Amino acid sequence: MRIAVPNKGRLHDPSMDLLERAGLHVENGAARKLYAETVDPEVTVLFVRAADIPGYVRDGAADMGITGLDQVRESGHELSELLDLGFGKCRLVLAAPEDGEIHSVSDIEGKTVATEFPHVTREFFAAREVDADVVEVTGATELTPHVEMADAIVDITSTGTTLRVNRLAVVEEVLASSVRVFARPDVVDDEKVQQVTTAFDSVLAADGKRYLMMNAPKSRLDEVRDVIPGMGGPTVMDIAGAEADGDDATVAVHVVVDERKVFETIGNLREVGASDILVTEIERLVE
Ligand SMILES: Nc1ncnc2c1ncn2[C@@H]1O[C@H](COP(=O)(O)OP(=O)(O)OP(=O)(O)O)[C@@H](O)[C@H]1O
Ligand SMILES: O=P(O)(O)OC[C@H]1O[C@H](OP(=O)(O)OP(=O)(O)O)[C@H](O)[C@@H]1O
Ligand SMILES: [Mg+2]
Repeated sequence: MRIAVPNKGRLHDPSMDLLERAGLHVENGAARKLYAETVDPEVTVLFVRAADIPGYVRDGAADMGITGLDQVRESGHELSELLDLGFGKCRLVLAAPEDGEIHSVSDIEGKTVATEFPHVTREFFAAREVDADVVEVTGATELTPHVEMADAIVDITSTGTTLRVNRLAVVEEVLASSVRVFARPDVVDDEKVQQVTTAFDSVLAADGKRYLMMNAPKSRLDEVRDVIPGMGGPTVMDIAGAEADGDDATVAVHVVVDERKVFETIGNLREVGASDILVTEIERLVE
């Protein structure tokens, strides 16, 4: 099974991090290498430009891919989305000079739009029944309205800084994007594809969660349960060697808690008699 991963740019590091956390350690993935083996002899990683990944998957050079939804849509290929990884969040927007005459999509009629995303852009205007002249550029799109190459652009924005410094304003959002894991429809049910998807999913599920372990008086277990937020009930275990019943009986309680709730929960747990509270990170959570 081959999985195509961005070879450089902002999506490379978080993608490698995901593979690592999912237990798919990449071996000898030195810089400039085009492919690498992983600890799973059946899984190979291909390093490909973000924009080329959907094509590699469609053509069978790879079975799965990790790249932005913008790139998947731009490719026009019918691919199956397996997971939204939640990073690489950005918006593809129609933008025009702040002080110009373009304020709505219909103002684009008969005008020229420069973009690195001609396919998505043409589809957008076709759906809105606006006739625009779409010209493809390969970078510095934000410059084109200032050098009379275009009247407006369709480009990526996240913080908005690039648009602002180039005195461009958003007219309308074309697509909200984030990084997705996808596969060719005919391999979606393959065991290895499923296994890797589950491993990625377990990393997402563990994100922002902490594992709490503590000792608690058996007699106050209901109160302990009451102060533990979310994620189903805690696991309660008798402690070997400790008194199993009676007023002094102590049990071990384990529970998964949202990291934002940990501080408050620890305070509450101590009030209901919990002690020896241990907080640890969770690498993966297979549900
Ligand atoms: N400013 C941004 N904030 C968040 N995500 C972004 C941003 N710019 C791009 N992305 C996402 O990252 C993907 C890859 O963009 P990146 O800039 O890393 O590579 P690239 O410029 O397309 O690569 P190359 O240098 O190979 O042409 C985009 O398709 C998009 O999904
Ligand atoms: O809203 P902002 O936070 O300013 O981000 C938007 C910019 O980020 C991307 O460029 P990138 O930095 O990837 O440069 P590139 O043109 O080399 O791809 C994108 O093409 C925009 O120009
Ligand atoms: Mg870029």
